[in-house]
Amino acid sequence: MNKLTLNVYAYWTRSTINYFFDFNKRSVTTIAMEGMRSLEKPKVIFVLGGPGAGKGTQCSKIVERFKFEHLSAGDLLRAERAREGSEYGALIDEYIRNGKIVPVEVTCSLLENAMKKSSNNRFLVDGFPRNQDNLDGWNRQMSDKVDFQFVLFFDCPEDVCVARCLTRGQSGSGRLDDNIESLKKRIETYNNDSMPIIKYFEEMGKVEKIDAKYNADDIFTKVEKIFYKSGFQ
Ligand SMILES: Nc1ncnc2c1ncn2[C@@H]1O[C@H](COP(=O)(O)OP(=O)(O)OP(=O)(O)O)[C@@H](O)[C@H]1O
Ligand SMILES: Nc1ccn([C@@H]2O[C@H](COP(=O)(O)O)[C@@H](O)[C@H]2O)c(=O)n1
Repeated sequence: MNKLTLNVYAYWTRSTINYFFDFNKRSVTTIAMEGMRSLEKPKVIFVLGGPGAGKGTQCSKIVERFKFEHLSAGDLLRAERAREGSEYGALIDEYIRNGKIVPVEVTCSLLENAMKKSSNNRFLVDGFPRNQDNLDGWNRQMSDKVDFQFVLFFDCPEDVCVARCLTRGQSGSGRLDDNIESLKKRIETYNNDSMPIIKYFEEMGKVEKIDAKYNADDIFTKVEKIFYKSGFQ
């Protein structure tokens, strides 16, 4: 055997050993991690607050920093309304224009489907549950399937909320409900139907409340602290 053949042989032997060693090391760890993850229920945080309180803005920052998936109930409903052939298009349209809460069967199924499609196991469920019907439906359909963490509540004065939504509408959000008539109804729904749900979670000690009238970066500093405290990295 000449020197070149010997070198090639040695190289091949080393590569083969390394390959199997790395492969086995990686596969054992990966399989264990995957196994653990598949046994874990997805972690869910509900994100609540008035219209324009800044839920979506903060969710985007949380997604970037903590690798959550953001599921906005409002966005899912708007997408379903726009989907060709949707049997719920007209119903959703009417509810959104009037600031009313769509029956939970529709919203909860959209949320569950989105969770099933995702490979993530951390979810920000934004704008849900908004009333008792939402909460009851979630408890029937989803509560056993997830590991609920807490409610992140963006507490924002009404006038600030209205001003933000109107500015968003004037900047071309294209939303049917960023106008003063719809906003009055959305705020009424929020006070009458959503606040009791937030209070219910508060009594369970499950609400992380943040004063949301400040600028978005300062608010996020507070959000980050809550996530660290809750064990998210
Ligand atoms: N802290 C903030 N200060 C000033 N403007 C903000 C702040 N947070 C968000 N905004 C702006 O206010 C508008 C509403 O914000 P965002 O969409 O995040 O609120 P939301 O709570 O998700 O609203 P909705 O419930 O109506 O969907 C947006 O135009 C956003 O850019
Ligand atoms: N759980 C929900 C959430 C939203 N809606 C309807 O969508 C509108 C817009 O919601 P945003 O969170 O994007 O502001 C809201 O006013 C409701 O009409 C719903 O029905 N149920």
